[in-house]
Amino acid sequence: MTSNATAPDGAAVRLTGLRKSFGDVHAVAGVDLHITPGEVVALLGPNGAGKSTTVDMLLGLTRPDAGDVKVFGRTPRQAIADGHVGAMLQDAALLEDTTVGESVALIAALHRKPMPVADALTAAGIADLADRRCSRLSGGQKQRARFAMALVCDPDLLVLDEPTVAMDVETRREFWRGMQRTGRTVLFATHYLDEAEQFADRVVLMREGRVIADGSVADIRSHVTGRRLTAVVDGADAAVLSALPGVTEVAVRGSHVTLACADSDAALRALLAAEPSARDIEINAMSLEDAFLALTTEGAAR
Ligand SMILES: Nc1ncnc2c1ncn2[C@@H]1O[C@H](COP(=O)(O)OP(=O)(O)OP(=O)(O)O)[C@@H](O)[C@H]1O
Repeated sequence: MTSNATAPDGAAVRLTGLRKSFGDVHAVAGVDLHITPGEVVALLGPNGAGKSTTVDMLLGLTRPDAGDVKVFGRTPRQAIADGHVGAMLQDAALLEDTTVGESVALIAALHRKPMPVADALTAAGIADLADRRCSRLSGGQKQRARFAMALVCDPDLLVLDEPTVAMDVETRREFWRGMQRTGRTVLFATHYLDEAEQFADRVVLMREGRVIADGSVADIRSHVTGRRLTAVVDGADAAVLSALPGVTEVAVRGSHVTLACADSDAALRALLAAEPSARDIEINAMSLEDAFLALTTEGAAR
C-alpha cells in the first residue's frame, strides 16, 4: 500500500456541509462525515437516500451545490490523480473486447506506482480469469474485475458502491476476506445489513439526504431497545400475548410467536405461566435490521 497520503487534520475523508439537488429533489441535504485512515465504513440507507450522490461527490464525479470534499486533505481530483483513491462504481463499463488482465493493465498504466497486475487479480480472486474476455464474465466475476481495477493503483482509500451486487454468498464472503487482508481505508455503500454488521467498523445511516445515525453496529442497534422473544405456542392467541407484562408487540404466524419485549425476563415468566406448552423459546437482542427499519421508517427520530 502506498500509505504516504496524509492530511493536515489526519482525516482520510472529510465531507463538510455537502449538498446536492436535482431540480426539486434534495438528494444530499447537508452531510458532514469524517473518516480516519484505516476505518472500514458502511454507508446504509433506503433507496434514494443519497448514498450514490454522496459517493459521486466524494470522487469528484458530481459537483456539490454547497459544501466541501477533502480526501487526504486534497480535492477528489488531486487525490485520484495521486493514486490515493480506488473506486468501484455500480455498472461501471468494462471493455468488452479486452481480457480481464488487459483491462486491469490499462488502468495500471494510468498510474505512477501501480501494484503488479497479477497481485491485483489475485487479491480480487480472479487470477484464473486473466485471459478471459470481459464480455464472457458472469455478473459476480465482472464485479471482481472492477474490484481489481480499483485496487491496481494501490490506493489508500477504496470507495465501493454496492460492491457485492450480483455475487453469490460464497463469492461475497471471499470478496470481504480479500478486502480485510488489504488493510485499507474503505467506504462502501450497501443494502446488505449483514455485510455492514460483519465487515464495517462503523455504520453511517442516511435517509432523505442526511446522516441520521453514525456509529458502531452496537451504537446503531442501541437505537432500538428491548429484545425479541420467539416461541412455539399451540393455539397462540395474539390478544392474550399482547396483555403479557413486558411485551410491546406481538406477531403470530400459526403456532410461531414473536414478541418484542421491553422486559424479556418478565415476558418470559408470564408467557410460561399463561402458556405452559410454550417451547423452542429463544431471546435475542434486536438486530441491525430492526434498528435500520426503526430509523429509516417515516417519523423516525432524527
Ligand atoms: N442525475 C440525477 N438526476 C435527477 N435525480 C437524481 C439524479 N441522481 C440522483 N437523483 C435522485 O436523488 C435521490 C438520491 O439518489 P441516490 O442515487 O444518491 O440514492 P441512493 O441512496 O444511492 O439510492 P439507491 O439505494 O437506490 O442506489 C433520488 O431521489 C434520485 O432519484
